[in-house]
Amino acid sequence: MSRLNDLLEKTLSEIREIMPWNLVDRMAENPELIILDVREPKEFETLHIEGSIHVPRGVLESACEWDYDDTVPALVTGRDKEIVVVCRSGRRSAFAAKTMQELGFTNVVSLKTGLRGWNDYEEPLVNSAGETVGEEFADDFFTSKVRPDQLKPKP
Ligand SMILES: O=S(=O)([O-])[S-]
Repeated sequence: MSRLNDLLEKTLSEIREIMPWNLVDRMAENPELIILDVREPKEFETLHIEGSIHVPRGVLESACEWDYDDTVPALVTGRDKEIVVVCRSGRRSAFAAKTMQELGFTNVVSLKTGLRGWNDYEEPLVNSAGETVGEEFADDFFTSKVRPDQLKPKP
């Protein structure tokens, strides 16, 4: 049986990742670049990279095909476009990039360290009103809030 970390390790061996500073370069070099944010709606509303497309991980597969309520034309027609998938820390985006590869996307990568690393690298994030979000606010937002009952019980 695979656990999350096993699955993640296997997935990471099958996809490509880029670092936040590489994404800065790619944004400057490729105006066609698609940044795809696969976090949950509340997370995206709170902060995201300006200009990124939002498709929650849960509807990613149907967003990539015609004829669904979740269809995102830019994705369906973007199978050969450069796509950088982002999430909070780089796990969900890795799984999403792997799925997209299997769906025929030829140039998809995952942002290693996620938006958390992007913020640590002092790159800008905006909220759903388009206002810049403070670095400290973002830092706090990205901090894990695991409750005691979610921690692995001690033997
Ligand atoms: O978005 S995540 O990498 O924290 S699961």
